Amino acid sequence: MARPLTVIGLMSGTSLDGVDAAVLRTDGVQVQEHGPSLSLSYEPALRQRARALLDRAASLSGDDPELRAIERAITLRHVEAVQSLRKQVGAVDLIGFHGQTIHHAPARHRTWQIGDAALLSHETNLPVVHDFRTADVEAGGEGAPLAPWYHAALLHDARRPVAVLNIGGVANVTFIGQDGQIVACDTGPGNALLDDWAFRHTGMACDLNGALARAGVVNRAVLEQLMAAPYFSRPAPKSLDRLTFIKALEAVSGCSAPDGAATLTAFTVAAIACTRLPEKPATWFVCGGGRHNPALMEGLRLTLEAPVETVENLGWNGDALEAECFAFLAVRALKALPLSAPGITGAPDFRSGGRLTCAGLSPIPTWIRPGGLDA
Ligand SMILES: Nc1ncnc2c1ncn2[C@@H]1O[C@H](COP(=O)(O)OP(=O)(O)OP(=O)(O)O)[C@@H](O)[C@H]1O
Ligand SMILES: CC(=O)N[C@H]1[C@@H]2OC[C@@H](O2)[C@@H](O)[C@@H]1O[C@H](C)C(=O)O
Repeated sequence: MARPLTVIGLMSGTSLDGVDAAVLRTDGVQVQEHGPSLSLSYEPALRQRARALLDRAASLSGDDPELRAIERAITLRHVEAVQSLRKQVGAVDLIGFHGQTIHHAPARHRTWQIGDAALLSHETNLPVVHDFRTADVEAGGEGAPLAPWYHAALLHDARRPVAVLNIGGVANVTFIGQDGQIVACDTGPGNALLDDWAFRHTGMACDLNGALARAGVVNRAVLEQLMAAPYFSRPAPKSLDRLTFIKALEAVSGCSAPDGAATLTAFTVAAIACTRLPEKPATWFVCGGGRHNPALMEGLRLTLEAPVETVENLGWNGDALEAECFAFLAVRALKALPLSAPGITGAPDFRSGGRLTCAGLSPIPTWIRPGGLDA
């Protein structure tokens, strides 16, 4: 077996709440060791600027000054996360840097994650693998979700069929059948619409502990209207932009703040429940920030007709999983192992992806050269 690397994975998710960072020791096939993790939030003002940027992202040029300023601020927060983890673990070989998705349109072969990999490499003196999704969408894939590679590596001895459900800004599922078949897709909204609604009505960044939703009543007519979107009858693979269902906020605009929150929470749950899977999972294991929302978890338990647990019951850390995932995928990218597969992202064949930046390194270490990792 090739030497495992100590990698810091970094994820800035669609909730725009901050950077999740985690250390993983891995050879890109198996996980040798889980290290420490942390989350660094963005200042509310930066979060709001990033949120406003998403509304313009489809027509934005790469040299837009506001985009560049946000990209730099976000990257420097990632630098802080890396330096803080390094104090805890010592030597690190590599960074897997997802960046912040500001636009995702796989039908137009476009996906855009901002983040200055060269600056990150320069500030940390570490090699950085980034831009994980472009090769896949250019080949005709969905570009997301990529987490199934990591979930499958961790789930090797779990009871099947099993589902891992990530409820971030957008929600996505990885299903593994009894025969090992993987089905994965974005299910629909996660917390993003609810975050926007809560911010509009309470000034809070999210519906903390589901308090607003729990005080409200689901508007069934609106929910039915939302669930009529063609996305929900499409089979996997399929993926979403954070803004795909943004019109849901207009649909609930006539509701009181609690009823709107209850309806948006029910929308996330209904979208998950209607996802077409080949078999009913024996258990749904939930990760991502949504598992901290009791209204969401309660809705899932009532609707899914199967046990719903958090990934902590598998011994995983549900707040660090995506960051760990991009540490894992960074090593896969470096070894030219697949990040795309027809059954996962819908790419026409198995192919690798990601790009390597060594802007901060001179000389470049020998292990990073082609074939060096397996030597
Ligand atoms: N106690 C809580 N009550 C309600 N919601 C919560 C709570 N804690 C976290 N959340 C929700 O979780 C979100 C953050 O989740 P997470 O960190 O998984 O998102 P992300 O990494 O941005 O998402 P993605 O998977 O889309 O990349 C917050 O924006 C909030 O909506
Ligand atoms: C384009 C993009 O950034 N997609 C994210 C987002 O956040 C959740 C969901 O939508 C998922 O598809 C993906 O992230 C995870 C890590 C993935 O690729 O598996």
